[in-house]
Amino acid sequence: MTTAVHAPAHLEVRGLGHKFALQTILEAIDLDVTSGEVVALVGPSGCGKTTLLHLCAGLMPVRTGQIISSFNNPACMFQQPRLLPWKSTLDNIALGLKAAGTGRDERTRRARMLGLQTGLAHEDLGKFPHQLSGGMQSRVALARALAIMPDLLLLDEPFSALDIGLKAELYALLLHHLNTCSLGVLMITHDLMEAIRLSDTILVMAPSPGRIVHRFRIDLPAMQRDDAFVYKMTAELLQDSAVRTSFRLAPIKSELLTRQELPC
Ligand SMILES: Nc1ncnc2c1ncn2[C@@H]1O[C@H](COP(=O)(O)OP(=O)(O)OP(=O)(O)O)[C@@H](O)[C@H]1O
Repeated sequence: MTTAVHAPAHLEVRGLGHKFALQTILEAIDLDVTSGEVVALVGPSGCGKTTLLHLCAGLMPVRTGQIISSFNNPACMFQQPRLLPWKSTLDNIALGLKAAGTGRDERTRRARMLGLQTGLAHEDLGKFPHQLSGGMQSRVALARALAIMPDLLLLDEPFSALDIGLKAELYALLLHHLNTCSLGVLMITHDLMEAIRLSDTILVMAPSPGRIVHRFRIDLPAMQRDDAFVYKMTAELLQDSAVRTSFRLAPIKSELLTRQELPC
């Protein structure tokens, strides 16, 4: 008996551009995400990260360039949890399963398991969104995204509103899913440390128009990155002039000195 070996799924973005009215928001974007890979988009506010993610999610039509994807089951998680206020936590988590036609018993079982895995308590599962804190709502949103067993996750700053302990918990949960399900992930973050902790490739964007100005590859598997590695790598990236320019940070002193030393 032979076992079929599936080629890894792939998201391929080539020459992507986007305009809102006459304003060019994105220009010449090329990127790739393969199963099992986490790609982080970092860059200043307004450089077009969310627009890029929405184009990849198929939420907006592509007019310039192309996006080709062989992922079958993408899931999105946005900055706002976007829960349905009239549904319980459990039903919110199970929403995608219901849409996919999963029977009630099975979707309740899976939603309950994921709710508990994301750190919700049994009694939270019966509550409505307005009875949950912002952090709990984010857990529900993550559980809802994972419930459909996606092969691609598109994440728009999913952890930005969470405290440091909760972030660490959800990072661990996400990494566990990445390892066990070989998910592809394209995530937006403002947090360079978060990008270094979770991703294999970091794409640094600059604004006006939004474009990728630097690509970093981190070869050490995410599970093996400890705090010391993350701090060291963050410090290194913050020395990079493309990163500093993108985040509108002042040039480092040595660059200033070099400039002052230049002959007039
Ligand atoms: N629907 C829209 N119509 C017109 N302009 C828009 C629309 N959505 C976004 N923009 C503009 O496109 C630019 C990029 O916005 P986008 O939300 O993609 O940036 P971002 O990098 O994700 O920002 P942030 O990090 O603050 O979320 C901004 O100038 C924004 O004002």
